[in-house]
Amino acid sequence: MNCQYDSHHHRTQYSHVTVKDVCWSTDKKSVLDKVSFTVNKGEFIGILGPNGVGKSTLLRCLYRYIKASAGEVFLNGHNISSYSQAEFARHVAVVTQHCPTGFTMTVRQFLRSGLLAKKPWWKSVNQADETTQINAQLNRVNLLDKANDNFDSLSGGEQQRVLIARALLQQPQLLILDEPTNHLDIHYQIETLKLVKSLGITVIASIHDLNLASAYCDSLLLLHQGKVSAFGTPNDVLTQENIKHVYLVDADIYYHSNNVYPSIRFKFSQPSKSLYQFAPKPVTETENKDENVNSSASELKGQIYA
Ligand SMILES: Nc1ncnc2c1ncn2[C@@H]1O[C@H](COP(=O)(O)OP(=O)(O)OP(=O)(O)O)[C@@H](O)[C@H]1O
Repeated sequence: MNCQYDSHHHRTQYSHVTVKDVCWSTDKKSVLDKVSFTVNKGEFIGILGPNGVGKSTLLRCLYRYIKASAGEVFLNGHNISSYSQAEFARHVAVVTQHCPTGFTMTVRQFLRSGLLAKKPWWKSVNQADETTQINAQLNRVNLLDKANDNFDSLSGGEQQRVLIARALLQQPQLLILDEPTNHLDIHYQIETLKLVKSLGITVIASIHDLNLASAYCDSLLLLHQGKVSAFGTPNDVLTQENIKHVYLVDADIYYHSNNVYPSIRFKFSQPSKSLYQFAPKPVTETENKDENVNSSASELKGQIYA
């Protein structure tokens, strides 16, 4: 990847998306605090960080679901608030974590509704064209054989792949994915990220799995307490120190065969001995003789040992 970082996490060349000092807060707390980064055209960037750090909130600011309380987001050099809704929808497609439920549509009907939503009203529908486009996208996510199944009858992972296919029908320049690998087994996690990487469009995705993010993303943004903790290549970001600082977990970094990206081996700590001191002690005969202890002890006994 050919890109340059300056000291403020900005890159100057070919910037497709520029996020500048974005803040977002609720009445009670600040969630995002001056988040800045840029994404080059065609780049796949992973947003990392612990639960609740603000990944979804950041993505929502980028796809205009919410408005940043301060700061700006630029797409192709223009502030995203200057785009009309139709223009913005032509550029940006989104797949969020929450699958719509209660559908009585087949997969094909669902995808067709996505195409219709994008089509200007004055254009007529060419059915053959439409079918070709839908089939191509379903094939891409390996779900052509489910085209006539009810969307609701699919597994969570299959539904997720249909949502990706629907987003791709929009032919977006920028695809935003909120935890695209959620619900997927390891095979489809890999397939999905390979697919996303092969699209050749700009992708911004929140990802929990650090190894997958390392293997497939060009750049990573690591959030910590609402701020950018690290931004750069997987090599720059996925260091022992950063992982310990943000996730409070010890890890070894190593390189599999000839891979250029780092792999992470976590050290799974075990509960320390001091935690065992809270385990209930078995009730002794003498304790059982005491009336007061007796009732609570047998309650406890019933709960714990039943
Ligand atoms: N509309 C809202 N009102 C109040 N608090 C909110 C709202 N949206 C987000 N938050 C809070 O902002 C914080 C960040 O939430 P967000 O969903 O962005 O985190 P995340 O990094 O995506 O988490 P996860 O990894 O668990 O999906 C959380 O503490 C959340 O409760």
